[in-house]
Amino acid sequence: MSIYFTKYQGLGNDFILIDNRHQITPIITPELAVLMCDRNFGIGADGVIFALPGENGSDYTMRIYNSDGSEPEMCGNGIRCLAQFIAEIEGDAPIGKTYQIQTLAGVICPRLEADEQVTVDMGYPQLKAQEIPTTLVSADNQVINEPLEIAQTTWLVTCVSMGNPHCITFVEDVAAIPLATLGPKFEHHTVFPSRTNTEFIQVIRPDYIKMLVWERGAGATLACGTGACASVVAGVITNKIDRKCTVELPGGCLNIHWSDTDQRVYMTGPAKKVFTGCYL
Ligand SMILES: N[C@@H](CCC[C@H](N)C(=O)O)C(=O)O
Repeated sequence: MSIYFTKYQGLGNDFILIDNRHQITPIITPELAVLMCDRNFGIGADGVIFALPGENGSDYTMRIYNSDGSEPEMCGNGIRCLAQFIAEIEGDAPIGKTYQIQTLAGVICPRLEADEQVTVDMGYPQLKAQEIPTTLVSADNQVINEPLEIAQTTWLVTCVSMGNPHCITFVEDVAAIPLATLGPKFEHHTVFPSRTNTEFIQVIRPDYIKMLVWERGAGATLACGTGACASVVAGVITNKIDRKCTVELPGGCLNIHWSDTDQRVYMTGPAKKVFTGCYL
């Protein structure tokens, strides 16, 4: 079967987008997604995203496979790419157009902006989500600045769900973090029953942080939208940063705003088409 696709990237977090509007289940298996994501033997990507028909009154449904074939609940950079992809396949979508996208984390709303930017209403962050590890929990069923022993070091971790799980640690210098060694140890630690995404954060100023990410099911990536949102929430609740904050990732910057009016998190960043192709 030949599969037509379009490759998009958001700050170097790259995805294979598939027009799946004709059926309500993804047209490829997780096993095939792994092959397509392979950077040597396939197309190369951090994940595969499907634009499916909308459910429960939404415009579209988004499903995503990570590059290891696992299925996450949400993807921040991915939903910006999906919004641009939908605009392209629908044709003629004006700036300001907003889509209601059903995801496994609920309905998420991206809005098209000028210059290939997309602003996404990412919804409410959760500090007590199901996938947050109970073994780490202290007061009020939350994990805020709790000690976690990994690689002979005690890390103070804060866990935030943006629909998918994030474990955030504030460090002095992200450049000193051996991500490839530490990342898998966090991801597969027994306290995280659903595995976890892991963010290492260096505060430069209260309105500017640097972030390194190890993604569940994808490893080190150049950017993670849900991770940037979760990290700003973690920084605010630990009194380190402002509610409006720029997050610098290896692939570039995201602007995050955790609104104190409606308590929702808003993310703005780019999403760009790279090429189209046919996987044989
Ligand atoms: N890169 C994404 C997150 C993708 C899902 C993640 N790997 C998970 O398993 O939760 C983003 O931009 O949010």
